[in-house]
Amino acid sequence: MVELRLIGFDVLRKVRMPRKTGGGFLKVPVALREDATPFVRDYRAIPHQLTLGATLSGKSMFLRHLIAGLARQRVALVGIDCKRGVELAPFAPRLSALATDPVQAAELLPVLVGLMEDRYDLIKTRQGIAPSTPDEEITSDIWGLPEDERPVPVVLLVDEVAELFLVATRKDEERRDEMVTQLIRLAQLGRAAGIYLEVCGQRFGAELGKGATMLRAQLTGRVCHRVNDEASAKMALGDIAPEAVGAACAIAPERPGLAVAGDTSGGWSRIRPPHLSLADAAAICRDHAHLVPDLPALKPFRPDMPAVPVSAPTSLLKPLPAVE
Ligand SMILES: Nc1ncnc2c1ncn2[C@@H]1O[C@H](COP(=O)(O)OP(=O)(O)OP(=O)(O)O)[C@@H](O)[C@H]1O
Repeated sequence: MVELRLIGFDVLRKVRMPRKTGGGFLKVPVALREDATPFVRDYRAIPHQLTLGATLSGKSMFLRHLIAGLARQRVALVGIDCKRGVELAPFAPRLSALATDPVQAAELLPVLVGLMEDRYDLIKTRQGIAPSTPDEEITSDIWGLPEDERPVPVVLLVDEVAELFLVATRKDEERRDEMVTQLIRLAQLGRAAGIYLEVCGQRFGAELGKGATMLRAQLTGRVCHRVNDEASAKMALGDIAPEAVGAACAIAPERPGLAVAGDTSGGWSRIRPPHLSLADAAAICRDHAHLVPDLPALKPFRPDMPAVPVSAPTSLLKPLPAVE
């Protein structure tokens, strides 16, 4: 096996990093395969993805690469991180919205569904307009809209998805059921509206509750880091690339970041992202804060900006002039 750790950003840098809407738009080179070719997360080819792994397996590092890659593009980034935002808050300057607990998530998700429905209305309106040129095709998604009418794509990042499913009371249960229904709708219909899901967690099986397996079936891109048992690897890969389950179970704890990526073609590969520090990823988000698109519906959910760290503390005391 090629030592994935030794191959770094140089290979990934060679992959085109688009800033606006060119050919590589919505593609993020995020890791390297064993044969040293880049593994590229391509949202238009595989709209929704599920990334699973035990604690300390490398999920955050993987997500960090995705965010750093998307931050440079004309995309709205929306986060749900019910671990009080500890994973996603460092990227706040580049986030259009952030929910840090299930109550906020329950407010944010219907807004995203509303955004999706508005985009469907826009597509329908355009279908009713006579084509301006003979070769203009009827569109069924945002990509066929004229560029000046096309809404900005939205990537919804959900960290530790199980937190959304946990319930203690009957009221929690109702809220959970609504959120799961909204996530399933976004996964079923989001692609045409340019809304993509990136879901991460430790496990994602039927034991999470109603709707979990239905939602998982819609997340057709799969990345499985080291897991604690075969059942977890099967949750990630069993339904799409069963032969990859054994490879995922063989990932050793001393190789954090190593993962098995599969998709509905049945193909799979071992991948590993290069190391990217949280500080560097957060700096990329700060540097690209001006790319946060104007989406009025999401304004109430815009996160507070973390204070920019200063390199050295400044003394407020003025030194007295030295007197001989
Ligand atoms: N590709 C990688 N190369 C080198 N080190 C890595 C890689 N991925 C992860 N690590 C290291 O492994 C440790 C755990 O990684 P990470 O925080 O991404 O795991 P995690 O699955 O998100 O854990 P948790 O669920 O507990 O948050 C970190 O110290 C990180 O620096």
